[in-house]
Amino acid sequence: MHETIGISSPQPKLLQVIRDYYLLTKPRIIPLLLITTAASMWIASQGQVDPILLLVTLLGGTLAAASAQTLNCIYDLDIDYAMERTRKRPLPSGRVQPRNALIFAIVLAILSFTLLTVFANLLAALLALSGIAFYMVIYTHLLKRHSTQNIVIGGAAGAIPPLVGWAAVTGDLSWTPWLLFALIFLWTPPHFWALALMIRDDYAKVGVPMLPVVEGEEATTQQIWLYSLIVVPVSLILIYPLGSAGIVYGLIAVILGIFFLQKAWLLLQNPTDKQLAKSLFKYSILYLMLLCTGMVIDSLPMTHEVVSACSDRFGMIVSAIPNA
Ligand code: HEM
Ligand SMILES: CC(C)=CCC/C(C)=C/CC/C(C)=C/COP(=O)(O)OP(=O)(O)O
Repeated sequence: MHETIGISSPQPKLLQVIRDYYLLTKPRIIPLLLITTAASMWIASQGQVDPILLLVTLLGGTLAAASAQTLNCIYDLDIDYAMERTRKRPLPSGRVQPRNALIFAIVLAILSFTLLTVFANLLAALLALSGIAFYMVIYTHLLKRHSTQNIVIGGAAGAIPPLVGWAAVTGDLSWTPWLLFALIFLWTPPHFWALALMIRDDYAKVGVPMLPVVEGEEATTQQIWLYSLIVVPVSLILIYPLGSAGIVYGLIAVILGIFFLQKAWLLLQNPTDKQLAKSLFKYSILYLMLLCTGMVIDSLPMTHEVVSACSDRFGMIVSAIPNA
C-alpha cells in the first residue's frame, strides 16, 4: 500500500483542504437560498432576467451565505463538537484552524460585497452583508442558545436572499420582495422544527433551547401547524392583491400548499412520529423549491402568451353559448 511507504502525493492533500473549506460553508443549504434569490429576480424583471446580472448576483449571494455559515461554524465550535450530527465538521474535527476559517469568512464577505457593489448595486451588497450580520449577531450569538424563538426571529436571515435578488434588478425594494421575505420567514419554523423533532436529543445534550427540547413534541407540532396554516395563504398574496404572479403560479401554490398542510396535519395528530417529522422536513425543502420554480415559470413571457391564448379561446367558447 502506498500509504505505508509514507509517500503521499500533494494533490490528495490539497483536494482535502479544498474539500474542508468547502464543507465549512455548509454547501447543501446554499442552492435553495439561491433559488429564492433567482425567483425574486425573475419576478422583478418580468421574466426577462439579464443572465449576467443573474450569475453575478447568485455568485455574490453564494459568497455571502458561505461567509455567514463559516462564521457560524467558528462561533458554534463547542456545540458542534458535542453533537453527533456536527462532530465531523472541519473545525470540531481539527482539520481547519478557527483562525484560518475566520480569514476565509472575511475574504468571502469582502468578495461578496465587492462583486455585488460593482456588478449589481450598493443596496444588494448591503442587504447581503446584513444577512451575514443578522445570522451571526441575532441568530447565532443572541438567540440560538438563549430562546425557544431562536429560529423564528433568526429565520429572518434566511429570508433576506429574495431581497438581495430584487434589489439587484430594480435598485430598490417594494411590497413583492417583502412578501417573499415574509413567505420564507413563515416557512422556516415548520422547516426547522420538523428537523428539530428528529434530532432533539442532540440539541438537548448541548443545552440549545430548541422548541421541541423545552416545550415538547406536542407544543412543537401545534406551532408547526399554525405556521403552515399561515404560510399557504401568504403564498397566494403574490397573486392577489399584489398581482405579481398569475394563474399558473396559483395552481402550483395551491397544490403544493395542500400537501404541506396534509403533512403538518398528520404530524399534529402524531407528534412523536419521527418518520412524519422527517417527511415534513424533506417536503418543506421541495415545497419552497417548486414554489419558486412556479414563480419563475409564471413570470415568463411565453407563459403569459399561452395563458392569454387559452383565456381568449375560453372567452370565445363561452360567448358562443346562447344566453351565456
Ligand atoms: C434560522 C433558519 C434555519 C435553520 C435554523 C435551519 C436549520 C437547518 C439544519 C440544522 C439543517 C440540517 C443540516 C445538516 O444536517 O447539516 C437544515 C437543512 C436544510 N436547510 Fe435549513 N435552516 C434554516 C433556514 C433555511 C433556509 C432559509 C433555507 C433555504 C431557503 C434552508 C434550506 C435548507 C436545506 C436545503 C437543507 C437540506 C440540506 C441537505 O440536503 O442536507 N434552511 N436546515
Ligand atoms: C443574505 C445572506 C447572506 C443570508 C444568509 C442566511 C443564512 C446563512 C441562512 C442559513 C440558515 C441556516 C441553514 C441555519 C442553520 O442553522 P444552524 O447554524 O443553527 O445549524 P447547525 O445546527 O447545522 O449548525
